[in-house]
Amino acid sequence: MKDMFVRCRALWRSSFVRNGLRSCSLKALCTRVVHDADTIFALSSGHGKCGVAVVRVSGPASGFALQSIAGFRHTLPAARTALLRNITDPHSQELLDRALVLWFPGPRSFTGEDCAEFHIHGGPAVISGVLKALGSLPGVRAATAGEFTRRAFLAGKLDLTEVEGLGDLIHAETEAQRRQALRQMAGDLARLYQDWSQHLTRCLAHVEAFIDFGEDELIENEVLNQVDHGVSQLQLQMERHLQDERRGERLRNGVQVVIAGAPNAGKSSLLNLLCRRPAAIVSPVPGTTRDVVETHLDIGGFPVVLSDTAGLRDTVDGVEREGVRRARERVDLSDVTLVMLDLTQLPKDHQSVPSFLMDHLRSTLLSGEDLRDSLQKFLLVFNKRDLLPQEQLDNIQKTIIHMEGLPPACLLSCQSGDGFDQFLRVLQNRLQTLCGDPLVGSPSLTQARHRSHLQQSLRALAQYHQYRDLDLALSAEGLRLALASLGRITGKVGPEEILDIIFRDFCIGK
Ligand SMILES: Nc1nc2c(ncn2[C@@H]2O[C@H](COP(=O)(O)OP(=O)(O)OP(=O)(O)O)[C@@H](O)[C@H]2O)c(=O)[nH]1
Ligand SMILES: [K+]
Ligand SMILES: [Mg+2]
Repeated sequence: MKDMFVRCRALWRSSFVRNGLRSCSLKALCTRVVHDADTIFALSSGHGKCGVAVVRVSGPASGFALQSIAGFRHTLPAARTALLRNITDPHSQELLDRALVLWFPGPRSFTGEDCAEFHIHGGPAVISGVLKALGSLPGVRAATAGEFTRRAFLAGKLDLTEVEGLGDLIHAETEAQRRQALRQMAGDLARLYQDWSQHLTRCLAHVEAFIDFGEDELIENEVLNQVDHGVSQLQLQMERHLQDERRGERLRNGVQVVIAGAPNAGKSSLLNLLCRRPAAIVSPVPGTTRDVVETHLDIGGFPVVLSDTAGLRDTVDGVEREGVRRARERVDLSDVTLVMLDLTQLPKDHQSVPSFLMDHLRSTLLSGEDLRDSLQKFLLVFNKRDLLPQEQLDNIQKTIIHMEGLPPACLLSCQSGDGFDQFLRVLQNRLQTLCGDPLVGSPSLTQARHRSHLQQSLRALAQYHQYRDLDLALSAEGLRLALASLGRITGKVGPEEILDIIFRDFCIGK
């Protein structure tokens, strides 16, 4: 507080304030600064040297900030029109840059407040000079991470799903992620959840009316039957939305692809080929890879978290055994397992290949009863085709194609690259199936947070049916709980902590 006063006085004393805010007494200036919400500023473009950097200001003193450093005396520029101005230090009047400035009077701005933007030259000295000048103004301070977006949310400009969409867009690394984030930011998911909330609100209103007036027979039983039907319909829609096999979440977080198989099959070689760099050590010694080696990749526009793992075998070496345990754990958690096999290790007699393969899968990878489930996420990769004559390869291929219940298979050579393009196509198709097309159909569920609120909402709707004929008041409470859970997704209902978690993920300046 004292600090603020000292800064106010210093500014007031400086020639600028005396000229620019002639009508403003020191007391009035202090009062304005203390009582209004803070005005915040930040570098909104990326860090490091660049052609143009954007500095954003939001809050009641934004106009004052423009006047103070962009040389407007008693006026402000026309709204949303770029102007080329000299940017000066408000105390020393030293020229800092010549830059474009924009004025966005609230409420028609990103945050709903008065905002200003400075499009300055992107050199570090220019940026720090402008930021320092803004920070020296009374009531103006540096923004914390996500503070601009938090203000936009509080002003009702975005709901929480749109905020999350915006966050995802900033972090999107692949095309499919960008498409999904843009769709969510545009409010597709928000509209879906809002429709459901409105629908539920109507149901609740009808039940409450029935509780209040039903006994006087002013409202017919038919009203309750309609509510029953409406609630059941909504349950169906929510269940369908939840049964998306985590498509949206997968696309947001990356598809977990794990390379597993016997030692020396060429797992690390495949990882290096996929990420086009020697990320994992390759050597003729079986048991080279011990720990999980993880890389993030963009394969055909889809985000992939690719893991190379230790060769699966029984061993007395404690470290290797831990590696094998970790490998199995990864396989269990994976969305796709690339089962790597060495073609030279297959039996010479191709008739016995099928039984060999099934035995191999069972002994190394399939830990339990759910054989079918595990097989579904497998993709067999037969490596080292460069070491076999074509005739033998043809025979193996024929045998595999005709084997029932076997996962899709590819033959390739990590050494020569033969068959790699075909393998990539198969993998891409699998990724496409797992992620879906974010632009087709109803918007996907993208966050575990949404899933858990929707599940709570569904449980509450079950309470409606459970008490429908026993106690209508409890039934109505079920609808109220369901509505509250939906409200938590969009941010209509919600404790401060949820907001903190969501906005924390934003960068400063957004
Ligand atoms: N001829 C040939 N050799 C290959 C091919 N792919 C890998 N290799 C060789 O096979 C050996 C083992 O390769 P790695 O990539 O280390 O195998 P890995 O499955 O990761 O082995 P571990 O980590 O020990 O389980 C190395 O000597 C590779 O050079 C291939 O397509 N053809
Ligand atoms: K090896
Ligand atoms: Mg390896």
